Amino acid sequence: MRKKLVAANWKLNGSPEFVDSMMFELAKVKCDTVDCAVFPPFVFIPQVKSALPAGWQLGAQNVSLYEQGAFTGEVAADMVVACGGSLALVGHSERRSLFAETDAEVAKKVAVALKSGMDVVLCVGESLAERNSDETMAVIQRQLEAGFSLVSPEDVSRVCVAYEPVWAIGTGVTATPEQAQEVHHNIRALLRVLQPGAESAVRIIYGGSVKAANVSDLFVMPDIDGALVGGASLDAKEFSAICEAAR
Ligand SMILES: O=C[C@H](O)COP(=O)(O)O
Repeated sequence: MRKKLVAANWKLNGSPEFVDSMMFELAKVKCDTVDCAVFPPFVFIPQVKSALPAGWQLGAQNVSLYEQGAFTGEVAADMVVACGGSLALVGHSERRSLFAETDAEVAKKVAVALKSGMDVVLCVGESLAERNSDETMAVIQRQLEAGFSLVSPEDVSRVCVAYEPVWAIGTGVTATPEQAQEVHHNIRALLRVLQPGAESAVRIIYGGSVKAANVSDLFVMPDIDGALVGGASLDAKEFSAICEAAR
């Protein structure tokens, strides 16, 4: 049985005061039968680390594909680890679409994050136009093959896949549990081809307008192993309720 993972992606939100109050609230959430994680903006990683409740994991929303050197504005995976991070979010659709991140760059980021000792949450998902033209699984297959292309067989289970249909992110329109389950099931079949055994070892979490009100219906689906939560993770009560639903 795969343990569920519920992760908060704060995106470009937060302040020192927000971190303080969120850590106070999240300390009330029990991370025992569920893994809980938070992805703050880079600059808040040390502050979050210093107040992180027991059992919580801390991650970065992105890492550089470079490890060191003259790359102004970049943050290396090793630096995140040195500040207490243990998870890297890679290939989020906002990175792919707004910052033109390519599949090849995503592949390098996955590799460099794993090399640094972090586990990875690899995001995949189709746009509305791609879904409407029946390209959902072709897009996801391309993203998955690229994302795992530099991962050695023994590291495959250190990667969690986040299925995030682009049309459901921040729109209030979540995929139905059946739509999400169908794609998660198909992702498992693709993982089996990539590496036999990966289909049962790799967690596949769902992201896209997840809220306390809709998450229980998603979590009962057999191939949904958790949630990557954006907007609702900025509300401590809402996010705590999502974690509780996963338990
Ligand atoms: O990383 C989180 C996802 O992009 C989902 O964001 P959302 O919950 O605001 O739709």
